[in-house]
Amino acid sequence: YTVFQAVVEYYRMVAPEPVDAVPDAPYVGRQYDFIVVGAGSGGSVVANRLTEVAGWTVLLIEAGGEENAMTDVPLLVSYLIGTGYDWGYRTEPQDGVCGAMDDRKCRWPRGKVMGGTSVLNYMMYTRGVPEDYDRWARLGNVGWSYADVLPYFKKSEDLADGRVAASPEAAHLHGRGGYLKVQEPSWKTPLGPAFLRAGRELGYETPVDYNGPRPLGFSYVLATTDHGSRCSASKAFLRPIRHRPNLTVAKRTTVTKVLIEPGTKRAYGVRFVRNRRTSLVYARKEVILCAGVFNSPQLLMLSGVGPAEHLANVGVPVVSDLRVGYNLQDHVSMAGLVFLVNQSVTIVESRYRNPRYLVQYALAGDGPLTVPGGAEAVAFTATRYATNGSVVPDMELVFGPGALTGDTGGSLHRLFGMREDFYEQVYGGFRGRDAWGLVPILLRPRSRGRVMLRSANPFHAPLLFPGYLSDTHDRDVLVEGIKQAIAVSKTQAFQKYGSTLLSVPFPGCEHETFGSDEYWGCSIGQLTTNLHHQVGTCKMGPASDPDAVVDPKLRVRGVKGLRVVDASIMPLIPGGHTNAMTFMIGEKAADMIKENWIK
Ligand SMILES: Cc1cc2nc3c(=O)[nH]c(=O)nc-3n(C[C@H](O)[C@H](O)[C@H](O)COP(=O)(O)OP(=O)(O)OC[C@H]3O[C@@H](n4cnc5c(N)ncnc54)[C@H](O)[C@@H]3O)c2cc1C
Repeated sequence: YTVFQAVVEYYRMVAPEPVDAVPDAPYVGRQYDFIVVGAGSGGSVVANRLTEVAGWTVLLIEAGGEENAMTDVPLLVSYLIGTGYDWGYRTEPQDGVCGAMDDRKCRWPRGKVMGGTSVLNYMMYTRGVPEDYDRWARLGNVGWSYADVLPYFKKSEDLADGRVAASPEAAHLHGRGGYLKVQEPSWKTPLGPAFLRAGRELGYETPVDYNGPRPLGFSYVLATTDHGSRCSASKAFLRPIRHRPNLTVAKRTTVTKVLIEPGTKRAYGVRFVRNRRTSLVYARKEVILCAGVFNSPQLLMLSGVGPAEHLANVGVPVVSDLRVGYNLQDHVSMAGLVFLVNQSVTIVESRYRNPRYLVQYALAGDGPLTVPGGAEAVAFTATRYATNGSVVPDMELVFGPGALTGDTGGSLHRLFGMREDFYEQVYGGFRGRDAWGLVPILLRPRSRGRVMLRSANPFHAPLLFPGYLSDTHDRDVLVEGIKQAIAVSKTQAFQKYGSTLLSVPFPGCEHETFGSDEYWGCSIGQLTTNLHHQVGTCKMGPASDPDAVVDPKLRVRGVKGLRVVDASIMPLIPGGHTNAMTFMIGEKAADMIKENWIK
C-alpha cells in the first residue's frame, strides 16, 4: 500500500454507508422469484428492471460492501486498485507477456463492491461500432444486431447538454432521462485542445461522436460522471430504487454454488456465505449470474457446468459439459509511452494534491480531480491492417495529460503491477517531470485466453491465462499503434510544448535498436498493459455453435432456470470500452426475462 491507499482502505472499513445507499437486508429470506448474483454493471440493471414488476421479488447478492466519497473521485482510480474494493486478481505467468510486472503476472483488478467494476473503472463511455453488433448477429445471435441493441444503449443513458448532445445525430444515437449519467468533463488541460489540433493536422475529423457510426477521429471523452463525480452502476440503477419493497439486497455475501437439480437439470437456488455462515436460498423462477467475466464462469464450473475433463480434474461432478472459461478476450495495450514537455501543463501527482483542487471538486464538480481515470481525450484510428478501415477502427489512442513520470506517489505504476526496479531504470530519472501519455489499444485482438478453476474451493481465486499476443498478428497491429502515437507527438500542436519521447530502453529490450519495429514489439512483451475489458468466458451463441455457453436469450445451455447477464456473454469483443455494453446487455436481458414470464 501507499499511504494514500491505506487511507482509502481505512475509510472503506469505517465510512458510514451513504445516506441514499440501498440498505443491506437484515436477513435473507427463504425464497424469491429471482436471485441475481453480483451487483456490478450487469446485475444492477437487471435488479432494477425486474423489480419494476411489482408482483416479483428479487434478491440481489453482492460479495462487497458500499462505495463512498473516495471511490467517487474520477482522478483517484489508481488508488482503489489493490484495496479491499478489488478482488486483487493476477494472471498466471505467460512467456513474452507482462515481463516488467511483479512475478511476470499481469494485474487484473475487478470490483468487489456495490456497483462492481464500474466503481474501479476509468468511466469512459464508449459503445463500439455498429459492425461489432452486426457481427454478433451474423454469428447466429438473433436479436443482437446494431439496430436491435441501439435502443437499449439509449434506454439507460442520460446524456448531459454539451457538444455531443448538440450534434444533429444526437437524438437518434443518445438517450436523455435514463438512469446512467453521461457527460463530457468540462475541465481540460491545455493539452486537451492540442490533442484535437494534432488530430486535425494528421487529417482526422475532430471532434467526432465516437459512439456513432463514424467513430474515426480525435475527440474529448464522454464519461459516466455526474457533475464531475463517478456515476457507478449502483449509483445509477440501485440507489434511486432503494425503496422498492420487492428488492432485497444482501451485501458482503458470497455465493459459492448454484443449486441444480440433477434429474431435471433445473437451477433452483444458490448456496452462500454471509457472516461466515453457509446457507441456502431458493429461486421460484430463475437464478441470474452477473458475477463478471471471471466469477460467472468460476461459479458455473463450481456448480458442475463446464468442460467435463477440467471439472473431473478438480473433482466437480459434471451437470452440463460446456466450454465455460474459454474465449477470453481483452484489449491489450502498451502504456509506457511518455512524452516530456517543457511547460507545466500536465497533471503531476504532487501538484494536484493541492487542497485548492479538492475544494474545486467538492464545491463545483470541476478541476483536475474530475478527469476520468486521467484520460482527457481519445482517438479511434485505423492501422494498415484494418480490414474495413474507413468505418471500423482497429486502434484506439487514449490521451492522458499525465504520465508515468508524474507518478510521484507510485499509484500508477503499481496499478499496472510494474516492478520497482523497472520503473526506476526507465522512468526514475525523470520523476516529477511534466509529461503526457498516449496509450495505443488493440481493438480487435485475435488472441484468446482462458479462465479455469484453481480448485473446487469457491474461495480460491480462479486461474487466469491472458493468452495475450499468442496470435502474432496482434503484436504487429499494436506496433503500428505505437508508431501512430509517436506521430501524434511530432505534430506542431505538440511540438509547441517541445514534446519529446522519453527514450530510455526498456530492460529486456536493449538488444533491439530503440524505436525499431522489433524494439516496440519487444516493449509490448515487457510493459503489457490493458484496459481491463475482459469479456467472452460464457460465450453467447446459437445451438449450432459448439463453443456457446449461453443461447441468444442468455440461458445456460442444458440447464433450466439459469442465465448469465454480464460482460462474459460477449462472443466477440467490440471496439470500445465494455461498461456501457454491459449495461446494454443488462437492459436487453431484463426485457427478455419479462417476455419469458409475463404472458
Ligand atoms: C481499472 C479498470 C478500468 C476500466 N475502465 C473502463 C472504462 O473507462 N470504460 C468502460 O466502459 N469500461 C471500463 N472498464 C471495464 C468495465 O468496468 C467492465 O467491463 C464492467 O464493469 C463489467 O461489468 P460486469 O457486470 O460484467 O462485472 P462487474 O461489474 O465486475 O460485476 C460483478 C459483481 O459480482 C460480484 N461477485 C463476483 N463473484 C461473486 C460471488 N461469488 N458472490 C457474490 N457476488 C459476487 C462482484 O463483487 C461484482 O460486484 C474498466 C475496468 C477496470 C478494472
